Amino acid sequence: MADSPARIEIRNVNRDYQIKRNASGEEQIFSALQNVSLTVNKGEFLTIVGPSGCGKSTLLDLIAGLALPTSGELFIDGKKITKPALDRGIVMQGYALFPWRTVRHNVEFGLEVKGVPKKDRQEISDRFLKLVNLSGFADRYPYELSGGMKQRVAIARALAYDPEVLLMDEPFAAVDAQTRETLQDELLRIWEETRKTIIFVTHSIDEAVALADRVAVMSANPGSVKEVVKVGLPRPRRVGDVLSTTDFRLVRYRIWELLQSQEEQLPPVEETPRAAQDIHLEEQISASAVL
Ligand SMILES: Nc1ncnc2c1ncn2[C@@H]1O[C@H](COP(=O)(O)OP(=O)(O)OP(=O)(O)O)[C@@H](O)[C@H]1O
Repeated sequence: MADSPARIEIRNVNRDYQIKRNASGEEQIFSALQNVSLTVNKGEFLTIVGPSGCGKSTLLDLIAGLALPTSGELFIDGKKITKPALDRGIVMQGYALFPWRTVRHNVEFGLEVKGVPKKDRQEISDRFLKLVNLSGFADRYPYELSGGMKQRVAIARALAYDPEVLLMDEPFAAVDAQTRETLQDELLRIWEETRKTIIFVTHSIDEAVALADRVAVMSANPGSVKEVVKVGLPRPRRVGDVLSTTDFRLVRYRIWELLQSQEEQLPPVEETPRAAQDIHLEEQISASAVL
């Protein structure tokens, strides 16, 4: 497996939950994920989109080792995933910073767990705070930061202990549109510098396409991977530069079509100023017709 390009391998995974359905508390089985198979290559940026409840977070939890599949197997570098470990860093929507720790001590948390000596920890946290443009904020506490800054601390913290894989669950959902685009560009720059494998869940088709090498489109009832769409936009990339390109619109339209054919539909145009201004369905359709 050492020479294999696969970093994460998901094989025939099913995940059931026991739920209470009626007043008598009788338990029933709910299938959240059914027969999911997916390979994510080393250094790849994979995004996952799908309707609410299709199992995106459940899949991320399984890769993180926070939950186990009911059947099937998941591997990282050929080793079976059975629990969380420092080879996988997690960045969630709600930042999950420790409020009692300064920015620096948040970033150093995983390094402390790893037993890295204090002097080395400081060097590493300096490096990652610089990477996320927060060098001047090392001694602040989370409550003294904006949402975008907190998210950057969370990214620095996840990267600092050098995981092979970064798992990101709607990390930019809680910030305004402008900050979101800044964070997307920073993440692209960090990814280009570090070449981590990134698995990124989002509700935004624009975000999914702008960031990814490939987009896994999931469907619900039961949760499964419907199709994996290759993006193929040039790298290095800046989000603002790709959103108005024909190639971007074609991939976006393909994903929108895949989601549209599902029961729970997403709106054709996202309510961000740029999307409203740049992405029109007619344009996408005529662009498809041209090729
Ligand atoms: N602990 C649990 N017990 C029972 N059902 C659960 C549990 N966790 C998740 N589910 C169900 O599993 C399905 C998948 O949930 P999950 O959170 O993975 O979806 P999602 O695609 O991430 O949704 P969203 O986009 O809304 O965040 C949902 O129908 C949810 O109700």
